[in-house]
Amino acid sequence: MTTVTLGPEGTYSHRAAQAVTDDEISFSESVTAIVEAVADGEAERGVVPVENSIEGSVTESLDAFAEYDVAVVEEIITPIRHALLAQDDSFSLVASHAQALAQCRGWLDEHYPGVNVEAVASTARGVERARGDADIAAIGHPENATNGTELKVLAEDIQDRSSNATRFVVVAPKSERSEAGGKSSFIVYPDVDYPGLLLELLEPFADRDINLTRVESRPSGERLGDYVFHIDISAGLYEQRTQDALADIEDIAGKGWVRRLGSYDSKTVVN
Ligand SMILES: O=C(O)C(=O)Cc1ccccc1
Repeated sequence: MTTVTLGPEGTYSHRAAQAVTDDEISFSESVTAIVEAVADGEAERGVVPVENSIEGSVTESLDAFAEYDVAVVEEIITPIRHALLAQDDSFSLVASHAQALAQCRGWLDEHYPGVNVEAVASTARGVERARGDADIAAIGHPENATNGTELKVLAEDIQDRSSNATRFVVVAPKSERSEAGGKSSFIVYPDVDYPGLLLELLEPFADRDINLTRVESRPSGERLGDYVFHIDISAGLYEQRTQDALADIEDIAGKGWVRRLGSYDSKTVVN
C-alpha cells in the first residue's frame, strides 16, 4: 500500500505517516497534490495536516477535501515541538513551512527581532535550504539535524506554546469510506442563504445530543460571502441519530450538497 505525504523526508507529516504505516511512503510537494493523488487512485493513502492548536486550520487541506471526493479513515494527533536548525548562529533568514513560522512567531520576535522569514513548501524543505546555505536557518523537528548533516540544533522547544499540537488525517479513496468510528466529518454547501441558516444547520446535532468538535467556514470560491461548512462530530455515521441529523441537513442544504467524509478513530502519537 502506498502512502503519500508532504515531503521531503523529515516533515511532521512524514513522521505522522510513519506512525500509521510500515509500508512504502512517497512524498509530494503540496497537500492539494496529495489529496488529488488519492482521489485519482495514484496512491492508496494520503496523510495531511488539518489543524493546529496555535494557528488553526490548514485551509489548503479543507479546500482540497471540498474539491476532491476522498474519505477520511483515521485521525492522528501529535504534539509538535519545533527546533531552530542551522550551520551556526550567523544566519540572516529563517525558512520553514508557514504554519511552523507562525507557531514560533513570538519566540523569533524575542530572540531574533526583525529576522527575515521565508515560507517554503515544508519544514524539511527549509532544512534542505539550511543544509546548503549557512545564511539560512530552518524550523523543524530536531532529528533533522542528526542524520549526518552539518546542521546544529541552536534551540529546542521554540513553539510559542508548549502544548502545541497538530491534527493530521489519513485520506483514502472514497470507496473506503467507513461508517464505524467515534468521530465523523462532513462538508455542507447549502444553495440557500437566509438569517439563521447556520443555526439551522447545527440544530439537528444539538437536538440529538451530538457534540460538534469543529465547525469551520471556508469561502466557496464562487463569490464573496458564499461559504462551505466543514463540520466534525463525535459520533459515528453508523449511529441512527447521526443519520437522522444528516437527513435534516440534506433538507436544509436544498439543491446544494452534503459530503460525508466518513467515520474514523483518533490516535495520539508522540514522535
Ligand atoms: O512542513 C511540515 O513538516 C508539515 O508536515 C506541515 C506542518 C508544519 C508545521 C506543523 C505541523 C505540520
